[in-house]
Amino acid sequence: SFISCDRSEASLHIFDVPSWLSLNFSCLGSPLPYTILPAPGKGLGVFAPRSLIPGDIIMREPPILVINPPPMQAGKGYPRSEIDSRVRIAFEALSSSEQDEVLSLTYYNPPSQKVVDPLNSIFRSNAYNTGSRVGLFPKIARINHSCRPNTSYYWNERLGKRMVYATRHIEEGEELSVSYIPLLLAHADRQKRLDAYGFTCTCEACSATKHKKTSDQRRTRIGQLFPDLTARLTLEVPTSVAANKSAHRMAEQSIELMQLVEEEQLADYYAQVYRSVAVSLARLQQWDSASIWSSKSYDIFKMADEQSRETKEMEKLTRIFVANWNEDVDKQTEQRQSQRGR
Ligand SMILES: C[S@@+](CC[C@H](N)C(=O)[O-])C[C@H]1O[C@@H](n2cnc3c(N)ncnc32)[C@H](O)[C@@H]1O
Repeated sequence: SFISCDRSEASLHIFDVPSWLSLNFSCLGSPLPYTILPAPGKGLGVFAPRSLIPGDIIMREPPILVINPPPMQAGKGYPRSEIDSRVRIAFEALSSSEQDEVLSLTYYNPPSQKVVDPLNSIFRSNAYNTGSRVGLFPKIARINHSCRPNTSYYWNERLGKRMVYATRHIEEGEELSVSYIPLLLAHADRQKRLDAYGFTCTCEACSATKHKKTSDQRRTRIGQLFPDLTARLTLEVPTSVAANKSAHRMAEQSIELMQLVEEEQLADYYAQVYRSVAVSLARLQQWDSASIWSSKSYDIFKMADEQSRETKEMEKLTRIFVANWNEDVDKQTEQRQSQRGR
């Protein structure tokens, strides 16, 4: 029926259709871009009931339970007992069906730690930072980990929801994945972090024995280049020979970084590395290439959140780079015309 065909969570792209055309005369396929099913060896998992393209919004979920974390203790993180009591208070305020939903979530407890209250372990295993707070999202909590994830997520403060979107093409029936850990680490270091979740990762990146060494080398190099280039990125035009040489070196390194990220298929980083390439080429006044990379970066930032600071920045930069490119083209045309006229 019309009502059961809830498209509210469906792809952004349906909104491109004029409203009078989007009347739903038939509901083909699953209305939601995800289904929760058993995932062999992982408990439950989240799957794509139909193919998805980069930018498709998969989930928009408000937190079922949220707490203000207590102040961090230097070198120790959050005081556990204080977190536990805040979680308990928030939990008691939920309806009984919401409480059941929270208690149905899985958790891992390291053997060295006694489970005093499963609620605390559930919170630790499943909660996400949510702006300045920490919250539980019961559907998103079912998404398993991959070191080469096919979705990404962020907290949308305006909507009060955590958004999950596809970062690459996803086949019908494919499992959706996110990363629980920083990805710019070699395999052994990633596994150490994942030990806290109680599983051995068998994702595509961890199980490809033949390519593991290459993958480790790439991630280590990305881990060095990425923060270094991001910190040094500037639009300042080089005015000395030395500064010009360093700007060229920076452009080369940005291109190397972008190639490594693409080879490693770390889609979460695409927008940022395209931005680095764009800005470093703009400094060299290579406006044509700078415009292309800037526009690619803008498209990806926009896909995640049209209103974000990054999207707005890339829109502005793309406009500036394209305007400079047009100016160059005009100058060249004028020069050619005046040469012909001579
Ligand atoms: C946040 S939950 C994810 C949903 C969970 N599978 C469930 O059934 O509710 C995290 C737990 O899922 C399992 N898990 C997540 N990713 C996994 C993976 N790549 N391989 C094996 N188990 C995984 C681990 O047990 C982990 O502690």
